[in-house]
Amino acid sequence: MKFVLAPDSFKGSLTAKEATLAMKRGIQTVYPDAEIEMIPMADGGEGTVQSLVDATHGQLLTATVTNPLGHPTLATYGLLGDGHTAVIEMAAASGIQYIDDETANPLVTTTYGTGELMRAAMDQGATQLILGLGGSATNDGGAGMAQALGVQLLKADGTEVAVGGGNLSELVRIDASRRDPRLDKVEVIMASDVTNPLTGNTGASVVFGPQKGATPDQVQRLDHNLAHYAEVVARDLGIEVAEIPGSGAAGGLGAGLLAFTSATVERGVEIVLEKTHLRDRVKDADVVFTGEGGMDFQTQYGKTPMGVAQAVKQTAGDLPVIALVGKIGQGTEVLYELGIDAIFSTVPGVETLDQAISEAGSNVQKTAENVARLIRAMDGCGTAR
Ligand SMILES: O=C(O)[C@H](O)CO
Repeated sequence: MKFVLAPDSFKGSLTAKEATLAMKRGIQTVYPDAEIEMIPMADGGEGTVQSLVDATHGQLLTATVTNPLGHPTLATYGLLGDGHTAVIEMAAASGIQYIDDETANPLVTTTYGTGELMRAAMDQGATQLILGLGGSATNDGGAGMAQALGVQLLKADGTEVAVGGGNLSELVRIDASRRDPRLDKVEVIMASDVTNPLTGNTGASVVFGPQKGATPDQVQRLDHNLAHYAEVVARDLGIEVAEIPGSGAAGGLGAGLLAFTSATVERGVEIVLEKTHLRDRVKDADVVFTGEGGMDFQTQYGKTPMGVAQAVKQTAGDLPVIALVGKIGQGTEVLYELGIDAIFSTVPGVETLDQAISEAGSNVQKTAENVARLIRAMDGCGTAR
């Protein structure tokens, strides 16, 4: 028997690698000699760096960068096993975890540290940068990131615009002549958590500004400033970014990456599927396990189990895909039509959230064991593949 184990993390309790190991232990009690391929997964959101590093035998690296409030912080990113792909979660440098009720102020928070992290990755020789967008404390359109990479955002008096989305109204001219030249050759791939445009009613400021502390007046100001920024980018660089889906991700960092780097947008889970070669590795498998902390109707929109199921069905036809999840939410029936054959909750009975979290590893293990027992019993009936 060959099992492929490709879960996401169980947020708050298990990393994807820990979930994979728990599944493996459960299966091995039933099939001690089974071939088991472990492919810890992610969908571009939190945990993507860890999963890709684990899956490709890469390494975690750190760099001191500027946090969204302008203070130095140590941020982690990943260099994958191929030695030339770096994975950066922008939140590691510029995330919402750096602010609290008192310091939240998207007029001044900056993505400068994300640009510094990109520079650090290029210093390590990375020629491909995968940027996970989301969970930001910022609303600066990626202006800080651009400045960290040498782009000059200039005011009427020729000096640099100060950091923060609140100051972008002063921008009159962009000079990209001193942009880090390595960016000419470096491929940038954006894995964004949302498809919002930069501005307007569904844009970065209106939809995500309030969660970063913007008052209604500040939301209007930030939206106006980002629209102005996009106009100057279009005029000086000839690139229209404002309407591109995902340009509004991470406070408009999506737009900045599209404007100042070679960035292309990809589905996060697709990037992970490619980097882990999941499609090749399931070809001769008998069953695939996936899963994550919770599953509901939203799972169909690009979450890991869905991405895994679709890749499996495209590559290996009717190869069964079984999902183990902490919590089964509303609307999961639709997933049976989309490639997931069965969903099992790993929680054995009524228990507190704390218990579910602390026992997540053994719960996943026991559920995997039970599913393996079922497979063995069905095999005995001659009904398994
Ligand atoms: O960071 C943000 O603004 C949200 O997560 C959307 O990308």
